[in-house]
Amino acid sequence: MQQEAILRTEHLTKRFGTRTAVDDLALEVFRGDVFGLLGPNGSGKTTTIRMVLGLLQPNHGSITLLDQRSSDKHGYLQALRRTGSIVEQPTFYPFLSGRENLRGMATFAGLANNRMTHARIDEVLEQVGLAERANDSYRKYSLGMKQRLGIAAALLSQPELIILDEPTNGLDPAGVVEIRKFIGQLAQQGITVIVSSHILYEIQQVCSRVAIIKFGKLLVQGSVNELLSDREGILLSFKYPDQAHKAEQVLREVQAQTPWLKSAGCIQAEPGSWAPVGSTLLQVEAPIDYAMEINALLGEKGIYAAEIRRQEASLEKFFLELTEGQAPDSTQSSAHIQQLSTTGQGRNA
Ligand SMILES: Nc1ncnc2c1ncn2[C@@H]1O[C@H](COP(=O)(O)OP(=O)(O)OP(=O)(O)O)[C@@H](O)[C@H]1O
Repeated sequence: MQQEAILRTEHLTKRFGTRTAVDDLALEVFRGDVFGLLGPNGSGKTTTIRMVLGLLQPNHGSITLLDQRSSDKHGYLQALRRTGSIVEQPTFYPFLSGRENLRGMATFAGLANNRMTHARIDEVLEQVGLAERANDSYRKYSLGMKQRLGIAAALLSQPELIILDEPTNGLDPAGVVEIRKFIGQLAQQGITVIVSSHILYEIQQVCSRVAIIKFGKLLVQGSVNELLSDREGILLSFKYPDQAHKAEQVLREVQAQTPWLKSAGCIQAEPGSWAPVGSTLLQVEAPIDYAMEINALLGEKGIYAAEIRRQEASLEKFFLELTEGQAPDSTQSSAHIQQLSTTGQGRNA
């Protein structure tokens, strides 16, 4: 089934003087996505979002938001009315309550000061879990609550799409969990969410699709499952460390004739792993369905694993591999993009 694109950018480019902050960017966000716009500091996330929201003029390229093209100013404004956002922390009055601040915001957004608007304010306060603290003054709110009040303001106009730029910035771990949970709830209510972050693990669990950018360029884009599908592996532990090394040798010898076996290598168990820290594990790059075949291959040589487990693919590891150690115009990065596109992992067109 064809998915409906709620946002599409084509050749989107923004330069500040000689610096290219966003470079030929092609993003595609589908209705119902929680779309993670990910990239290290300074990679162009905020600049992209500001262009989508009409706060910055691109040098080149086009944006289609809710079926309205950026070249049609009037139509695009209509699309923006159906979009909520937080780009910078909105300015709230510290001595006014959450509810009073939202009333001010509603007036500012052009909503009538009537019973319907007041009911909507109660609704969004409920939605962001601030109903019970609605009459407390803003200065008494925690950072997480302040962030949620910002989201409540963005929800006032019942948007179909909400764009949150680095909503977890400055929050403590509990605040991050709170925002993540909340993003999940927005998605359940049928609101498409675009959320940017430079800290991948903070939001990866809620994202259905992601785009990873660096130096303004798209490195990869696609569904999280799609991107990680062939990156999961198998970990084997052994009673004696030398067995792990022998097992590695056995698998390497058959690797050339075994199409499902991509690699095998010994690693040390890290903190947080199920195996004792520092113990030697054999890491096999192969689908978990082949665990039995691996067992059989090793058994033929009299080597028996003590434990075999699936190694979850990590989006964070993938992100670091993609974003670390690249120069702005690195040929390595374009080769990688190419490879991901041709294997169908990237949605880079
Ligand atoms: N108004 C501006 N004038 C000049 N350079 C700018 C301006 N805004 C952004 N830049 C530059 O453009 C690049 C991209 O910045 P941007 O803020 O979009 O990145 P980001 O991915 O949102 O970073 P962060 O995660 O730190 O918020 C950076 O090199 C930044 O210094």
